[in-house]
Amino acid sequence: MSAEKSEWESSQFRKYDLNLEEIPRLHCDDPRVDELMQKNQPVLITGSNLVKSAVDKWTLDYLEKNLDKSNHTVFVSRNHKFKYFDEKKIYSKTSPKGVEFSPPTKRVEMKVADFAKKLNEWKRGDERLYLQESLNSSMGSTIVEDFLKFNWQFVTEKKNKYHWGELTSNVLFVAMEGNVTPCHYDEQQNLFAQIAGYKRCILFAPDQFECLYPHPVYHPHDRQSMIDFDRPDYTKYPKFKNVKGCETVVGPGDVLYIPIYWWHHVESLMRGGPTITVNFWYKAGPTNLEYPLQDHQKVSIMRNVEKMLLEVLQEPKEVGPLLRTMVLGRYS
Ligand SMILES: CCC[C@@H](CC(=O)O)C(=O)C(=O)O
Ligand SMILES: [Zn+2]
Repeated sequence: MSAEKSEWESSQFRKYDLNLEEIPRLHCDDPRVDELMQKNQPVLITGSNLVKSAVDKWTLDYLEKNLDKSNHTVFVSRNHKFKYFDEKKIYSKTSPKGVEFSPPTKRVEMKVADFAKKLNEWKRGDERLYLQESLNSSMGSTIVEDFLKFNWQFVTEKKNKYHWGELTSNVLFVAMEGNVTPCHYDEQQNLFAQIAGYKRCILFAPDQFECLYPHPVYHPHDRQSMIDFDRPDYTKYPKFKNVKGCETVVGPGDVLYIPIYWWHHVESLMRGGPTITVNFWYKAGPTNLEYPLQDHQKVSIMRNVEKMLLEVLQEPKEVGPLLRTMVLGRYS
C-alpha cells in the first residue's frame, strides 16, 4: 500500500505472512460507497466529518483535561496483543469446570492522568495499556459537547438506508503505538471513526471462516481467531496459508465501514504515537432469508447449531464426533 500523504510508511506495520488487496478509499459523496455498503463490503470513507469535532481537538492531553476525574476502563497486556475474551464464558456451564483459561489481559480502572503518565513513561518490556470505554453522558461536559457535534446525520442516513438495528454503543479507544487487537469478528455493523494517529486494519470476508479457525462458541475467546498472526501454526491451521484478505490504514477523519461478521485485525502503527478511535456499533437489521444465503448468514447458522448442540450435549468433546457421524459419507 502506498503511504497516501506520507504521514506513515509500511515499515511501521507488523510483519505477517499475508498477501492483501487494498480496501477502496472513497469520498463520502462517491456513489460507489453505497454500492459497496449495500453489498456488505468494507470501504474507507473520507470527507464525512463524522467526528470532525473530535479530530480538531482530541489529544491525550485534551482527554486528560476533559474526561471527568473518575476511573476509566483500561486493559493491560504483557505483550502487544489485546485479545478480547468474554468473562461470562470463563465459568459457564458448557465450558468444562476448571478448563485451563488464563486471561491474556487484565482489566483495571484508571484515571486518564495515570493512563497518560504510563504511556509517556513506557519503555520496551513494560506492560502495555489500552483504554476502551463506552462514551456516555458522564464523560464531562466538554467531551459530551464534542460528541453531540458529531455528524449524526451521516450515520443515521447509513443506518436507515441499510436497515441496521439500533446504535448499541460508541466505544472510545485510546491505544499505545504498536498495540494490536487480534483477528476477530463482531455481530454488529461498525462505522470505525479514526480521530488521532494511524491504524492498519486487515479485514477478511465471512467466507474465510475455514481459514481463520475461530475458537468454539462456548470458549471465552468466542469470535476470535485461534491463529497467532505473529507465529502462525500451519500444522494446526493449514488453511490459513490460503487466506484472502484486504487492508487499509485509517487516519484522522477517516471512517472505515467494517461490515457485520467481517474478520478484522487492527494495529496502531509502531512509532506512530498514541491513537484515538470512536466506533459506532449497530445491531444487525431484520434477517430476510433470500437464497442463496449470504456467507455471514451461514456463519450465524453455524453459531446457532454449535450453541444448540452444546446445550443438549453439555460436553464440548461430543460435538465433533456427532457432527462427523452425521456428515461424513452422508453429506460430504
Ligand atoms: C475492542 C475492539 C477494538 C476495535 C479494534 C481496535 O481499534 O483496536 C474493534 O475490533 C472494533 O471496533 O470492532
Ligand atoms: Zn471488532
